[in-house]
Amino acid sequence: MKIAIMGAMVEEITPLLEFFGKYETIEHAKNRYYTTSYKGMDLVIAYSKIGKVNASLTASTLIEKFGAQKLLFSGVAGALNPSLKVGDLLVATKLAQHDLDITAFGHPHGYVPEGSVYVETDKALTSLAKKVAFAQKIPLLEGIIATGDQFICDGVKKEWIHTTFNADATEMEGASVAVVCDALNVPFCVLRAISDAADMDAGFSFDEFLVSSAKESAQFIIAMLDEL
Ligand SMILES: CCCCCCN(CO)Cc1c[nH]c2c(N)ncnc12
Repeated sequence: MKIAIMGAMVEEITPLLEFFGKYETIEHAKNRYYTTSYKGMDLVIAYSKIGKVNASLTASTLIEKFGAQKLLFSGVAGALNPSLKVGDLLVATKLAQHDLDITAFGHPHGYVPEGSVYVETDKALTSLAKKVAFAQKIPLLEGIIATGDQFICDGVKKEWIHTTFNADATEMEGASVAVVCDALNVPFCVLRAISDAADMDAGFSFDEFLVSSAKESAQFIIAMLDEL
């Protein structure tokens, strides 16, 4: 079984590379892909760089070039749901693109013809995440993620995304990974640890908690591998 583990920023996969210790590095399309094996599974690890376009390229490459049969995304996100605090873990049930907008033609936000507002994650992977959380007594929220090519750091935009998509968290890659995995028929999950509240203090909070929240998400992904 070949499993891809993807992040957007180097901080999101560094904890993984440190854990696995030894790996091959393959340069491709202005990026680096790290391959290793773990408990009989082949792993390919990469961070895409920030944003939906970078994430789409990396997710496609992980599947089409490296043959990933499942894709696990690990990273950090901004909280939209007021009950989510810094350090909390969220596993996505479905994801939407909050900045995809052809509402001028009467379509809902996040929708384009022949598409859908939401893409659902793999139910088996999501329930595995819940099982691991239960076993480790870690609170894990199942929720909706709204993805867009903006770092959200003001209350008005935060509330608009929260309300428009009923979203619990926001980030900049998940929904594009979802579209790619869905189109290529690869089961995927998106796990995010909260780094900020997507409000006026989000930049400072993100800077302070990126590393610790990224580590938390990565450690949880490793715990999932043990149960895969
Ligand atoms: C150099 C700074 C790069 C920020 C990248 C943020 N990632 C994008 O996936 C996650 C994220 C954490 N908090 C967020 C927020 N409030 N809005 C959007 N995205 C996020």
